[in-house]
Amino acid sequence: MLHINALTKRFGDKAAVDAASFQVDKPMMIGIIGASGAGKSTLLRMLNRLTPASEGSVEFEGRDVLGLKGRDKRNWQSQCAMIFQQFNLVPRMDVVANVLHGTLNRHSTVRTLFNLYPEADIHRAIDILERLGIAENAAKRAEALSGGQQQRVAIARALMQDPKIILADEPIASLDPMNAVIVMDALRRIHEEDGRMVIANLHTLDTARRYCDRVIGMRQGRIVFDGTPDQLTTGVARDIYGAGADFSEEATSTAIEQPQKPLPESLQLA
Ligand SMILES: Nc1ncnc2c1ncn2[C@@H]1O[C@H](COP(=O)(O)OP(=O)(O)OP(=O)(O)O)[C@@H](O)[C@H]1O
Repeated sequence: MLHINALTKRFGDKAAVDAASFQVDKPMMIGIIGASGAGKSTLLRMLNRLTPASEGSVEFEGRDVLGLKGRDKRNWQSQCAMIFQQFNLVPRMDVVANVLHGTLNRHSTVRTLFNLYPEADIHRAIDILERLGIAENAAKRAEALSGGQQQRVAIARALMQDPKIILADEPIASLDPMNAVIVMDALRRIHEEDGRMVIANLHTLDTARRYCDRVIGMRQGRIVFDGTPDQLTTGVARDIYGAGADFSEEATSTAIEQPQKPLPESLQLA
């Protein structure tokens, strides 16, 4: 379904992503790991067409993604919705309006400017917020929410686009461990229940092992590992991170742990 072949991005002489190739044959949850600067963000941004590729190809369901233009390109960008470390919400706008922004592609600028969204979309936005356990915050400004709540709003905005793929660029890097669990659980559920593919850049090994079906390791722009969490041994991790014998997994751990006690109801997913 998703075929990436020799995908390359050069900034000047430097290859930020160097001939990356992999195939995904069915929706799954994939974690991309690697040290800072390994090329993880650039890879995701090329898939979403936010950054133009220098060379290579991306095919999704038989279509040449890198050749899409105009409306077709925008449709692709809705089909592979992106979420970011810093949430990228409009801080002063309320939560529902932020979520409705996910339908921006489908409506005219005038309708959007005046917040004239179809009622059906508003109901859908509320349903999605409910599913993510944050519907009671629908009328609040985005900036009034905690980081974990804001990331769930960003996920809700992505889901409004009904994407086939969710690309998550370090989705939990700004969150405390408890909120990291809530956000990763939400992404996993979205994969399992909706059959959407999730590709997440993760800076921590334990998260990749715990949540992903497949892990891709990048080092200096190249894919140096592609396998299951079981195959991701400490030795392999050391190679990916380019670390010496003193490599400690703890250095790449968020220490996400199952909460000892059940989470408060307000924090649980619906
Ligand atoms: N717009 C740009 N112009 C020049 N160099 C860039 C640009 N974007 C990224 N790079 C370089 O490309 C390399 C890969 O960066 P990228 O952000 O993709 O890595 P990353 O693995 O996502 O790192 P991090 O985890 O720190 O975000 C880095 O050396 C970075 O400095």
